[in-house]
Amino acid sequence: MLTIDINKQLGDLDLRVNAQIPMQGICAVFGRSGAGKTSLVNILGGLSTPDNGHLTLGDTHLYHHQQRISLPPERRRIGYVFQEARLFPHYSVRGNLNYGNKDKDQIHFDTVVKLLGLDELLNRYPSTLSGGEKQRVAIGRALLTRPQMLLMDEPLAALDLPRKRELIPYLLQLAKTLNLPIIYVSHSLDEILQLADTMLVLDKGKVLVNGPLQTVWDSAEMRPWLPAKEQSSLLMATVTALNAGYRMSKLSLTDGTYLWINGVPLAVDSKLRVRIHANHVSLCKTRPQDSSIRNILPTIITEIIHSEANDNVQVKLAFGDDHIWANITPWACDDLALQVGQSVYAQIKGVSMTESEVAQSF
Ligand SMILES: Nc1ncnc2c1ncn2[C@@H]1O[C@H](COP(=O)(O)OP(=O)(O)OP(=O)(O)O)[C@@H](O)[C@H]1O
Repeated sequence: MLTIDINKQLGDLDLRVNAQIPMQGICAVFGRSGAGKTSLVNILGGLSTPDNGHLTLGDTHLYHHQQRISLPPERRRIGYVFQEARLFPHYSVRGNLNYGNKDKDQIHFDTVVKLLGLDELLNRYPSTLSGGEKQRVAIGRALLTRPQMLLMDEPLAALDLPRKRELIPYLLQLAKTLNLPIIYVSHSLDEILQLADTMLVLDKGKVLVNGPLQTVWDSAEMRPWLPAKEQSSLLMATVTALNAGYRMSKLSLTDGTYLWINGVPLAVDSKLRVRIHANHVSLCKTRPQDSSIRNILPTIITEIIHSEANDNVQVKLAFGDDHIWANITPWACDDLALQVGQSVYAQIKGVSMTESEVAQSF
């Protein structure tokens, strides 16, 4: 566990973070510009010192104000990957990978090179590499120092969409294969949905919410951050059947209910995260007959929230261990006389769950 309990005054910003982060998987640090994300990772990496508190990784104090401990960056065994790759232009990829790497373990070198697909690039120079390739070299360089944790500050932000897509599988593979905890700063909710296991939301230097991705995503604290078109629920599912003829996949949820989604993203038994947009869920008091919609779930209303402008109503629906949100109009809400505790059928447009909204989960 990484225990963070620090504060630091940064101009007008009082950065005051108290949180525990598991030492496995990817923890996304999310927040508006100026929330203190980079300042926090700089403190974790030892590039900046807090005013007070302590920072403990496993049994080791990286920083302890009272005990006057403040390990320099090189003694923290923490890798750092920035938004730009920061490679040495006059060194080849091999030279960049080996820079500052005293440990000449060829097996480890080969493992990292293979993991990041760098074999073909070893003799090339940074000026000949794409943004994504440069970033893979920067990640490789960080890994070769054998860090016990990796900090990544918006590593995809400078890349175009195809390069981002190219890099994401490497990042997933990294966390999984090397069992390396990663703290991943990002503005992008899409990136976070694809990558993160846990999420810490910073707001004006304070932790707004911190925990497993699904819990944070569904939390009341998170709702104001999601614009209406982003309002969605996150469900964990397992592919249990494929319909090759219609190119549909059957996803079973934790309680045994299931959804059919378009496309066959992965093999049977694969674990997936499914995002269901609230705008793609409609409600019916009786089970719809002869509907074109494949996914109709019996649910119970657990919350009804009218938007401030009263132009939209968010309805929280429970089924089994999960829940989803529906966005409906105030007119529909009144017409159906919806109330908390009432049973309703949620119709989910299968076509709304495109492949980009289905991220592989570990
Ligand atoms: N050394 C410093 N002295 C004074 N103010 C600072 C210092 N470092 C950071 N700040 C201020 O602290 C705030 C948080 O900055 P930080 O870069 O950590 O935010 P961020 O969440 O990473 O933002 P972004 O997403 O834009 O990168 C900003 O208002 C910044 O101006």
